[in-house]
Amino acid sequence: MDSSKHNCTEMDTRSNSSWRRFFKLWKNRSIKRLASFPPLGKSKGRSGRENPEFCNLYNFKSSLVNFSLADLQAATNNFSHENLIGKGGYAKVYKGCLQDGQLIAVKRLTKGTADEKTSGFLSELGIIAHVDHPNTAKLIGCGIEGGMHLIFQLSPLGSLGSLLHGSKDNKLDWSKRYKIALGTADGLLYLHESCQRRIIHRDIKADNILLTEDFEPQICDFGLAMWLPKQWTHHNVSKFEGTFGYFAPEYFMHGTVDEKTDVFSFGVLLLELITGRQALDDLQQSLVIWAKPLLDKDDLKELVDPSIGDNYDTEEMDRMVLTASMCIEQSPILRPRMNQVVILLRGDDRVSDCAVESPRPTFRRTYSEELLDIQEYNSTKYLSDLKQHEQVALGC
Ligand SMILES: Nc1ncnc2c1ncn2[C@@H]1O[C@H](COP(=O)(O)OP(=O)(O)OP(=O)(O)O)[C@@H](O)[C@H]1O
Repeated sequence: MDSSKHNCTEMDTRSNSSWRRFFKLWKNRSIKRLASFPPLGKSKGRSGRENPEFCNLYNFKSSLVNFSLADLQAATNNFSHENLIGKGGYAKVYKGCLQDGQLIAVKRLTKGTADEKTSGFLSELGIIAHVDHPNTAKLIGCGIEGGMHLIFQLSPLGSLGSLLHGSKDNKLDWSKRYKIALGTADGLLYLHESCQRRIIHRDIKADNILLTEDFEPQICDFGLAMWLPKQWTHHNVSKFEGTFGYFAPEYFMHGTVDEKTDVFSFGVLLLELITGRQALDDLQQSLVIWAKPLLDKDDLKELVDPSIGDNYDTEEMDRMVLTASMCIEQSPILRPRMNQVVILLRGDDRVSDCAVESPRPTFRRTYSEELLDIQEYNSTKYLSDLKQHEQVALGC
């Protein structure tokens, strides 16, 4: 018997059954409309409501503070090492306190030449300044004296990555993990479908999810994010950027960027929340490759983070596991869109307006869907493809 055919059929059956469960939820239960998170241009009390573009521009100009270097030095104790709270590939982030007592995070761009820093700064600013949602990082202002700086509200608990994979005694309980999954899904849905432009984040990962003191997640780091014009199905990039362990296969293979590449990364994030494991461990082993066979067998005992044990809500866990396995499907067409993810994760009763009143068509096929639809995949090929690409990419 042709084993690849066998695997392919198995995978089809599994996908079909996942989708059948989804459509059952979608059709059979009532979808309540909540006054959710309106797109920026529709917010109440803002002038220029009739003209969202103008409204955006107006808000952008009126609300952002321009900080001098002296302001930032005073706030951060002259960018002292003690105030350093984060370090990414592109920036150092310092904790600070303004004269009025407000706590801030100052992101100082560090990578590249002066021109590269300027273009990175403008690109991130251009996106984040127009993003306004409870589950995205809050930009307060910027400063261009003595370097390129973006100033955010401080997220007191730091990043999900540091909480989940940092201290051993500070493990997140299940209800917090579930809350973080839901909030992040809402934030990503907003970026994809509800804000002024269609935004692909391109670097969804645990380190880029900040947490407020009540564990509300906020998506941060829009350094790689891009606006996709509505009429474009996708964008192809030639420069390989982002974080290993979170890349969708079509990004590896073709540099294709669209909503479904973010959905894949979100699926990896869900796996991190479920398993407590890193997307790539110290031995560079991929979480997706480790988890895939366990997801296929629905082996919760092996999957679930030992620090959680049995202390979880079974229905919530089932929904998280189902959603994770759909989001990391090899073929983008089998992955749900974010408005479907929100429905899957919540069950059905608290579906936000974003899911129901998307300004863009819900089931639009993306380029990556078209591309991979014509290719035959099976579970074994998927895992070996992923392994091979990661080996090439990591040079091991
Ligand atoms: N507003 C904030 N409040 C608290 N901590 C923050 C804030 N913004 C960033 N950080 C911390 O700084 C880290 C790095 O920030 P950020 O991801 O924006 O930098 P980066 O250099 O663009 O990172 P990457 O290498 O992922 O692109 C975050 O993971 C987080 O720990």
